[in-house]
Amino acid sequence: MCLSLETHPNSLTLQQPIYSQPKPNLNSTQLEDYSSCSGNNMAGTSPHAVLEPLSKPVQELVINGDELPQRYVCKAGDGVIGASFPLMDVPVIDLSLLTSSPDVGEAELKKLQMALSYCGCFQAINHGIASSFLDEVRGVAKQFFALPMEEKQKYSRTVDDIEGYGNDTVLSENQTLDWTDRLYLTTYPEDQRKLNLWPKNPESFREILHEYTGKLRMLTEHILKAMAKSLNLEENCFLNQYGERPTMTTRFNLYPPCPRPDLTLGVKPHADASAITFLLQDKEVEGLQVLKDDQWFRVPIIPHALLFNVGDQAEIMSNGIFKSPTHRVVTNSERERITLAVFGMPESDMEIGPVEELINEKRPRLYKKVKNYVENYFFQNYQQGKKPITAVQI
Ligand SMILES: O=C(O)CCC(=O)C(=O)O
Ligand SMILES: [Fe+2]
Repeated sequence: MCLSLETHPNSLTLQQPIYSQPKPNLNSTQLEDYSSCSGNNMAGTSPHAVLEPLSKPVQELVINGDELPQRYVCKAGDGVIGASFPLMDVPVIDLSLLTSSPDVGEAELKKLQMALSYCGCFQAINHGIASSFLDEVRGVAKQFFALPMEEKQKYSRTVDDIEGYGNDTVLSENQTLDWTDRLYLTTYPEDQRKLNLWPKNPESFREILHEYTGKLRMLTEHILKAMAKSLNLEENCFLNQYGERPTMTTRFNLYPPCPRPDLTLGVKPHADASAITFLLQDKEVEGLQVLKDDQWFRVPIIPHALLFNVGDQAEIMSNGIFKSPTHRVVTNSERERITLAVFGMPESDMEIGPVEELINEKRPRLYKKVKNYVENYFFQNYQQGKKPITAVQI
């Protein structure tokens, strides 16, 4: 949307959103209830035609020692919250093997295919990004969030945009907010970068983000080809749907210690709107959980691995063979957690859909062809409390 607001976001008069609150869908197991999720905790989305107030950074609530505001208390439909769920045996894939000798390569491709069909994610090792560089990436994220609030607020998002520093987009009075502060930036195509929102402090921030996401672009190509090969498809069949100017967005997530981790979520249950997501987890503090067969599992930390997950758009392209996992983030009362999620997806004008070779009598077409999934399907359905991908199911 094209509202231009010169005023500092925090000085705007709060306006009531124009959305009516979606009715909670309390049937089923309630674990995948997206009804209180409305916010911007979804990959690559931009709420348009919405003017919404901004809420205080969570970090500020912590510094002021405020009691947990009601807006952060999850509703019954969000399922049991806690950190005592079993660990998931997330498959570990050695990316260097995917293109190695036929035998080894075949075995690793099979593992990849099983991982993405079973839980929709894997821990990527031997990805070619030096551990010391990953530490630098974590370092700039930590330094940014440690800056004084006035400095961070130079990069604040405006009420009409999800890019920049801030937290949940507030869309309705009853919305449960996520216990997280974020810095969300478009990184590709390069000419769509809003450099005014890219921190100058720490000094190396911009260069490191540019370099890191450049490396992930190369990995994207490598993995999308392997995903195709793992299904015996021509290696470019997913890449061809990406177009010339694919989008890559980056979200730095800070989860400050939370006074009531039993009542609050860092990010409520969602699946990513992207095609693929790379998550650089905190090296020491766990928090991510994945839903599998109606049960939450903790995702283990492998310090120098990248956690890769399928997003809705790759589930669509693979005709539902690869699963876009529902996941959430829990908080803890002791330590802050910082992660970096990078979302990759096709150019928004490209029509995407299930690869024809994956449609047959045994496996009929599951999804429609769609353009700009994020803007046309994901956001509005998420807001209405629906699981977005079901809107493009046939
Ligand atoms: O911080 C995490 O562990 C996951 C964040 C996430 O799911 C997201 O940003 O979409
Ligand atoms: Fe996510």
